[in-house]
Amino acid sequence: MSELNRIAILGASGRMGKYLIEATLATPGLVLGAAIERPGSSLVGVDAGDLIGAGTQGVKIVDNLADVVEDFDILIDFTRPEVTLQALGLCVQANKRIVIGTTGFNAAGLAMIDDAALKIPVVFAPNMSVGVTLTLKLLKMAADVLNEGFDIEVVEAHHRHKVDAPSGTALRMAEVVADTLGRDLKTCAVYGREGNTGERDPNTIGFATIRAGDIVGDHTVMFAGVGERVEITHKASSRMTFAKGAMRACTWLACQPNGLYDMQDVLGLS
Ligand SMILES: NC(=O)C1=CN([C@@H]2O[C@H](COP(=O)(O)OP(=O)(O)OC[C@H]3O[C@@H](n4cnc5c(N)ncnc54)[C@H](O)[C@@H]3O)[C@@H](O)[C@H]2O)C=CC1
Ligand SMILES: O=C(O)C1=N[C@H](C(=O)O)C[C@H](O)C1
Repeated sequence: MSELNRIAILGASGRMGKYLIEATLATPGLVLGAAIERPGSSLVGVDAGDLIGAGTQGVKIVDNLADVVEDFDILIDFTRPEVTLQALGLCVQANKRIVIGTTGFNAAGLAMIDDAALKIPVVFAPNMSVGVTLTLKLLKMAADVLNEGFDIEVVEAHHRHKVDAPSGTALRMAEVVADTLGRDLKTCAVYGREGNTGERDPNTIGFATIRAGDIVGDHTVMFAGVGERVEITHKASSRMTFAKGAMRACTWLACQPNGLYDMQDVLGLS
């Protein structure tokens, strides 16, 4: 077992943050070292264990990552891109490892993550579930076979609080399909349709986004031909699924050299 087992959770009281605290406490070999929330949060000063009803753990939520930099080896980040990028700078400075689950980065943000991974080990995945990681493999297989005469559409549904669209997972699924077909997602993506759109361009990959209620996260990639249709669907019904994936990522990352990794690497599917 690696000695690099102290975990810090950025965004500790968020929808994911609370599951990440629970999963860290429940994972053999991992220790909760720190919990961080945004400045101004009413939960700063509250014990992370008390926050989730797991009993006092002696880890108070703080509002500044720099204050707890000596207390962790691996940072788990499920926040917002601007928060992630600031934390990433600190991880590079302090030589800490990071698992990034946050989605919604622009090209500049993605380049910063690439750059940081030259200096520290980074796992970056828009979806940490085993099911979605497998689904990416299935999509490659489907696109290899259904490579002509099939229209590709990605449909995703999430809860009403989600702030980015399409989801990071939907984008990654479409990237896998586009790469397999030799297309560039930047030029072939169609993000929603309205009005007199004309007939569908067969070279496009379409996206449809639903935001409603408390949907944890549903993704379907449709390969629609004439006379038949293949749909590959993943539905998450608990955020603990993602949190457990993040734990596997931490345990795996503790033993890796500098580099950028995803969940396929973590699960040995790459
Ligand atoms: N990769 C994956 O498997 C998954 C990724 N996500 C992504 O994770 C991100 C977070 O999702 P949710 O937990 O639903 O959002 P959320 O809004 O519930 O949680 C974000 C938390 O970050 C906190 N925060 C904001 N600024 C901060 C700062 N400066 N320092 C520390 N904490 C700060 C917020 O107060 C909030 O508690 C999203 O980008 C989402 O798409 C969500 C689920 C699974
Ligand atoms: O915001 C969420 O909730 C989720 N976000 C991720 C994404 O954008 O793909 C993963 C998951 O679907 C839940």
